Amino acid sequence: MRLTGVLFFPVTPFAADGTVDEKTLATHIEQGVAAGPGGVFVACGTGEFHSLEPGEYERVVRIAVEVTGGRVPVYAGAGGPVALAARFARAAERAGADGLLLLPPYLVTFPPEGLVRYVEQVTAATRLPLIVYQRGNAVFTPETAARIAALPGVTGFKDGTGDLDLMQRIVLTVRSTVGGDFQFFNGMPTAEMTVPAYRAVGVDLYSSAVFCFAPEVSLAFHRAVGSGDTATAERLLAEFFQPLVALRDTVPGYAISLIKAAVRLRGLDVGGVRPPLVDPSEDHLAELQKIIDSGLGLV
Ligand SMILES: O=C([O-])C(=O)C[C@H](O)[C@@H](O)C(=O)[O-]
Repeated sequence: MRLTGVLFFPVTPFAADGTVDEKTLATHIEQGVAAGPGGVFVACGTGEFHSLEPGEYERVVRIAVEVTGGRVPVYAGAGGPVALAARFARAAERAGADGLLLLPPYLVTFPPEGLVRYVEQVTAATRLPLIVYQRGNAVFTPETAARIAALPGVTGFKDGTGDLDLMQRIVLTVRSTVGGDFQFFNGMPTAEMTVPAYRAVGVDLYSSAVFCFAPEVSLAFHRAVGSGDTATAERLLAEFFQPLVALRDTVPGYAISLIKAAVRLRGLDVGGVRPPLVDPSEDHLAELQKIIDSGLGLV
């Protein structure tokens, strides 16, 4: 199953008592899918996968699958301790997901060889296709990336390190090994900012957290890039994405908290983030509102 278009990474709404707000999750996903993404990636980084227990996770994935109703593929995050990653993978399969995004294991450091075994064990636990996320402590060499790309369950490789020299070598090595249908993704925080650079090394697909709260802007950018309208793409980058990234970079974790706050500012009460993330301050919310208004004014 080849993915195309803008990839929607929904937030996970929490109610005032801290539990998952399932009704609001369904509304958020319905609104997103109606706007026309190429796929839904639920309970991933933006969806605060790191904060969900397996029971909550399975419900979240099931809701995403039910609401999406086959209109586009639904991928679910999985990761953490290898035994738990396998358990999440099986839960996503039960919930009807079409695939998995394998997030990095936490806390430990390890060589690329260990990462190959981690991927092998998770992919052996499920029939679902797996996109492997290179980010944080999970960094491959071109050779180990080619080895996991050759595993029957692995269909894609996503990069969030921003190391374009490494990514270029991975793309060339993997393409010469597995060729064909294998897909690469730009998974940088606020990925639009680096879309032109990733396209230059052969990576066209990207995840869009901005799609959660401003699908109009996210889609306009995607259209501009796809049609070669560099002037529009650069204007959106300069006047919307760049100020957003500047605000994002003021506080660690804002890549997620600002997205959630922006969904609230656009009228859907998805609640705050779970610790250790923190919600934006009042000043930052006011700044975020201005950025949203300016982005919507551009499309
Ligand atoms: O797991 C995730 O949420 C991501 O892959 C990261 C975001 O969607 C990222 O690309 C972004 O912030 O636009």
